[in-house]
Amino acid sequence: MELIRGTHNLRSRHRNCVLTIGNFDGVHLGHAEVIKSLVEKGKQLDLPVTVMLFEPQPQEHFAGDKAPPRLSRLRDKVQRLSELGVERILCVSFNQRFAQLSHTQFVEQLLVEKLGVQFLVVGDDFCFGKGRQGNFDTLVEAGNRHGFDVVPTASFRVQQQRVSSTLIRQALKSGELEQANAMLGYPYQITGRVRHGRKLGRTIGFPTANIAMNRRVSPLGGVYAVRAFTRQGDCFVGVANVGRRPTVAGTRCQLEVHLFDFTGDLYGQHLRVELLHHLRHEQAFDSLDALQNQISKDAAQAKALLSAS
Ligand SMILES: Cc1cc2nc3c(=O)[nH]c(=O)nc-3n(C[C@H](O)[C@H](O)[C@H](O)COP(=O)(O)O)c2cc1C
Ligand SMILES: Nc1ncnc2c1ncn2[C@@H]1O[C@H](COP(=O)(O)OP(=O)(O)O)[C@@H](O)[C@H]1O
Repeated sequence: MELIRGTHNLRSRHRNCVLTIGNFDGVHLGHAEVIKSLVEKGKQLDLPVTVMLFEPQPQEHFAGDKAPPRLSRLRDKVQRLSELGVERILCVSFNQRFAQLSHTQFVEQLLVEKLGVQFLVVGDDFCFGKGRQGNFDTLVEAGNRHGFDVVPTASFRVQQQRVSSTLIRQALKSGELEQANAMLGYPYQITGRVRHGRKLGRTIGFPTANIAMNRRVSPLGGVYAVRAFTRQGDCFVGVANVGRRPTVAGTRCQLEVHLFDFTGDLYGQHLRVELLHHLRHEQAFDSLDALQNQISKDAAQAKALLSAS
């Protein structure tokens, strides 16, 4: 898989491809279907399967902090898209300059001249170019003129609902984790490096590996049964909290995971934590004793759920 960062890094060898365009936030089952059909087309035409995505996502460029929380970061998207058979990812810097491109410039300069697109799949609600003036019909017309085919993505549904990043965010936010995971096609996960905390966890019998969410806003919060993987491939089950920890006057949102059957040191290690079952909302307890008592119950509930699944 080749990651091309910025349109200025496109070379003549990148011309001629089958292409899809989008944010691919979460790389959910709907996205996977699109990629699957694109991979087939790529084989048929013997052309590389290329995805164009944007960083930051256009909504983040326009709305800043008011943009919806991300389901996945670029590196997670790249990993998952390459597992699905994508051969090239063009990551377009969505900045002021790019946002000013007219829809005809987008088509002529980028799709035709730089990418030499032969086959394009996009949603029939796809809008692009300055003022969102380009749409599916504009692309079909451009395709007729320049000699490429444009095909709409099929609506992929789970339990009668059209899978979308927005629907998954809503499910995560309202604690419907199993539903979100069913639409993602894999368990929602948070990855990051284990940091030092206040060393309180060990004093109440529940050491927790802390992963800062940094500038990421979490689409969910609360207590979860989890599975965690180290870079070396070790796998543990445990119980975790995503939140600000009001009991200990925490301020920033972080993931804290207590692993069952583990003793040792995880500081500095990279953990990938899969969230499997939602147990409860985060609460402010009156004392550390009350928190400890509740975490014992959470751990028992998580163990029961994890052994049943
Ligand atoms: C399963 C679990 C549930 C938790 N639930 C809460 C909670 O409801 N409210 C809260 O303030 N902190 C909660 N915490 C976070 C604890 O406050 C945190 O782990 C503790 O402060 C230790 O912090 P330290 O890692 O900085 O030592 C929870 C932690 C775990 C592992
Ligand atoms: N079972 C466990 N689950 C999670 N972390 C553990 C466990 N056993 C030991 N650790 C280690 O202890 C640290 C957490 O202990 P804690 O007292 O909560 O300190 P901190 O506040 O620095 O997170 C983890 O980062 C990890 O290195």
